[in-house]
Amino acid sequence: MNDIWTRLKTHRDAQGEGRISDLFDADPARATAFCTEAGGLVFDWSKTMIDAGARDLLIELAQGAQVEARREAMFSGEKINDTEGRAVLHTALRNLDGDVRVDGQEVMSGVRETHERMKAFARDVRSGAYQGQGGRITDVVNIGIGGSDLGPYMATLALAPYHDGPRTHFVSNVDGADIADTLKGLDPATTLVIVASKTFTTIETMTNARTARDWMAATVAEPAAQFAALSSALDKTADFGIDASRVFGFEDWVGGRYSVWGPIGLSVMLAVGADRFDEFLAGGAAMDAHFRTAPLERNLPVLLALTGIWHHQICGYPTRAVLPYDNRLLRLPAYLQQLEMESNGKRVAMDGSDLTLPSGPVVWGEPGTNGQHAFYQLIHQGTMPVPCEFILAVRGHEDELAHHHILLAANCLAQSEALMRGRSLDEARALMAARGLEGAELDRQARHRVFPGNRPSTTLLIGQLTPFALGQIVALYEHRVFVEGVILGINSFDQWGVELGKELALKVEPLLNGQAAPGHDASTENLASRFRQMRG
Ligand SMILES: O=P(O)(O)OC[C@H]1O[C@](O)(CO)[C@@H](O)[C@@H]1O
Repeated sequence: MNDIWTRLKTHRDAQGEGRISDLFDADPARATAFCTEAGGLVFDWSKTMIDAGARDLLIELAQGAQVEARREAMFSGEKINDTEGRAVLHTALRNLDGDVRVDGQEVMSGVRETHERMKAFARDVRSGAYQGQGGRITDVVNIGIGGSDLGPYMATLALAPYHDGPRTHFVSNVDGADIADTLKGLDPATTLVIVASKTFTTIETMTNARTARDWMAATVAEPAAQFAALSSALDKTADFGIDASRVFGFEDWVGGRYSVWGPIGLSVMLAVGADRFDEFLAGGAAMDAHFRTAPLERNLPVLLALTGIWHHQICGYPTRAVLPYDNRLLRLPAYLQQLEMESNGKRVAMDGSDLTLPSGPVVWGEPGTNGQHAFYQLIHQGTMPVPCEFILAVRGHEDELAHHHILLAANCLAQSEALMRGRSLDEARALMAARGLEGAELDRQARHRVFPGNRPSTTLLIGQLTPFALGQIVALYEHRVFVEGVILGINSFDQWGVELGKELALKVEPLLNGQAAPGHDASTENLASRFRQMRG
């Protein structure tokens, strides 16, 4: 472990039993000094144990890890995903006027052409110029999984106030329940099916796509005419029978979990229109520009990454909760689970050596205030601190319900205050005394009402959840993941850890069908045999 990590850990140890509130007492300017604004986003990181010394060490850590040089390597198309031999250029999808090269070849004319084709198709679907065999398209079903589902699903829900196109539905799970429940009630003659798969081999997506095609073929003469495909495997989309005019391709330098900005975002574009989709791209591009130019100490993705590193690798907290106080960000935690855990859940460094530090934390969450009535008990009084990342828009979209929004915001701010402040035993005893309790019973009841406090949180304030702001937020988290990966020295852009289970599923399938399938362990064979018996 190099010296800077040791110095950070020593600094943390020296903080001992110190409390976040002590940092505010010691530094009257802390609330503003540890609150950073960029592009209309306000990131408050004051309610953490990062003091001025820790901040300086963390910045030194980022500098020492060459974050700035690696950032330029990514933006300029170097093959930084070196276990797959690929550049990492999802940023090019939202930089349509840019000049980006891979292997010396310019790539933006292809990106622009596909973007224009997507816009023309979206315009035709939304205007009715493109029709299903029963008339105007009323419903769009996006079939995809992982990055080919989570991004567009999350974004479509987030942008519900702007949704003026056909209804959108998302099918991801190979569990037949997913597609059965989705197709039930839809009219095949007015439904457009989008098969979203970068590889066009993912077994869940291809199984669901064939089921959707059979469903449509039962009543529609030419089902393939109501299919579109989003993929980088154009030979396979042609084999599936989808006409090239409705195939929107992208290059292998767009990773699945980073792909909502291009063709994988088609369902979002159909829902909200091309202009709104372009605003989403503009928000992402604005965050790119900020990330690329702002000094590290005022750089939002860098600061978000450094608080993450502080809490997980230095303080040792195993999870972090993402808590959007915005019901339309319902799927953001799920989206971030893939973005962060598939990117940074690794165990070896770039050079193949074992990591000497823990890699990424477990990421989880739910919108507030719902979570308050479910798992916040553990966050406040459980034995393991959970760093909380609150997200709050200062304005909702429902002007007539402004009082709801103020209540929502009050809850968000109150939670971070309660987490930091806590409630002491003396305060709890006073509460119990006021209720007439005495002696041992007063003590016992009071102890249950103590909140240890000193629990860290950050808060991201946004103006309103517009397409532009959503683009900023998604790009902010993408770059946060990148910075954390650089600091840990890992490749954030491959995902080899998903392969083994996929391979074994293909070998377990014959076992469940009662065929001979050697090479499985005794427990798996026993479970398969019980499965067969129970099915009868
Ligand atoms: O778009 P595809 O190729 O169907 O892949 C879907 C998802 O599967 C994964 O490869 C993991 O299995 C993800 O990285 C990806 O987002």
